[in-house]
Amino acid sequence: MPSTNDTRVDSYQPLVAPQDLLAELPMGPERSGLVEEARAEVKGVLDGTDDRLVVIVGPCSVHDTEAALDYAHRLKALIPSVSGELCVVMRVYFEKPRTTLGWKGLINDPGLDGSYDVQRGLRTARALLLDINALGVPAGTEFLDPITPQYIADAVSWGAIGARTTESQVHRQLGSGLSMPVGFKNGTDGDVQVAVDACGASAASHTFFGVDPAGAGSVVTTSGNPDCHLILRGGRSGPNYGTANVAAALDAVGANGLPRRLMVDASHANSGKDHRRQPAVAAAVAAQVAEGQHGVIGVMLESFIEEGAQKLGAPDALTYGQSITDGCMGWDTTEDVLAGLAEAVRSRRKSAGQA
Ligand SMILES: O=C[C@H](O)[C@H](O)COP(=O)(O)O
Ligand SMILES: C=C(OP(=O)(O)O)C(=O)O
Repeated sequence: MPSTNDTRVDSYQPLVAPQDLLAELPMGPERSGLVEEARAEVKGVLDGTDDRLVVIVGPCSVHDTEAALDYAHRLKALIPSVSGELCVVMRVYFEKPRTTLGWKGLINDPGLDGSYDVQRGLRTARALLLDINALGVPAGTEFLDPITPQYIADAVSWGAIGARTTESQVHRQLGSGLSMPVGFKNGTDGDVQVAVDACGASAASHTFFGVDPAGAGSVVTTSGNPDCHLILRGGRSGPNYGTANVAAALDAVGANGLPRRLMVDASHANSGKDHRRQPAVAAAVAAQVAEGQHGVIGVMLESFIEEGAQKLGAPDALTYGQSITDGCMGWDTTEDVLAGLAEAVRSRRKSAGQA
């Protein structure tokens, strides 16, 4: 009998059960407390009970845990100077959705060399999240593979669904079951409605295929996630962070019966993927905030220790603290941008007579 099954699958390897990795690398009460608190703070900003801005800031992707932790230490030192105005969450991205082909992130290939040691990737990612949380710095990440959250989501305070997956039912279902607030990016073509639809879809209960904590294939039923929001990241049609774009997007959100709130990504198509343009984008968004725009609840920034990006070559020849995916702002610029965003919140308070 010819086999018609799995004709293009080369191998299967057993995967550690989520509950075993969680037991090996437990959160503990202090980290869990931080995550609970950070999620509540982000939700407070989303709901308008907290008038700060959520700022998701950090490298485009983590490829070197030492440099990521170094960055987290810098952020920890900076946070007290802006925490009255900004709810800062470190961008800790382990999964990269590629336009065509390329390195798919630390979980998929922690060796950066095509060895695809996914078990090590999961362990390394979780260990880093634990270290960052232990510093008192909350973490945000993009969820790309629908199984990954079982291994790391308990250590994540804010989640994203990316531009390439916002329209995917699988990812909307996933969002409906995630325990943290979740941002949906507009599509890569600039279509905002797909992300608005995603927020509405994720707010509902869903039943779908997944894995349980023991790693068994399961039918999963979720209760729905009311803490979703749109993220404007620009698109092939151009940037969408301007005043008119923001107003139109808020109207689209409102017309769908959702809370009028959105985050602006200063990177990606909003900066033409040029990290040097992120400060100007952030400044334009800050100006809208300062002028009293309460619909903007947050900003995303791609930032690392060294500015720019480098090509992924031999792992031991890489420049320390520089992105191997999208270009990032360097640390000094990041400090200035965060100070500008904090100043915008103070101005908004002043104009509302709250200062
Ligand atoms: O943020 C990262 C990238 O913009 C995204 O993963 C796509 O990258 P690529 O176009 O280099 O594949
Ligand atoms: C892939 C990303 O962004 P986008 O989905 O907007 O392209 C990202 O933020 O890493």
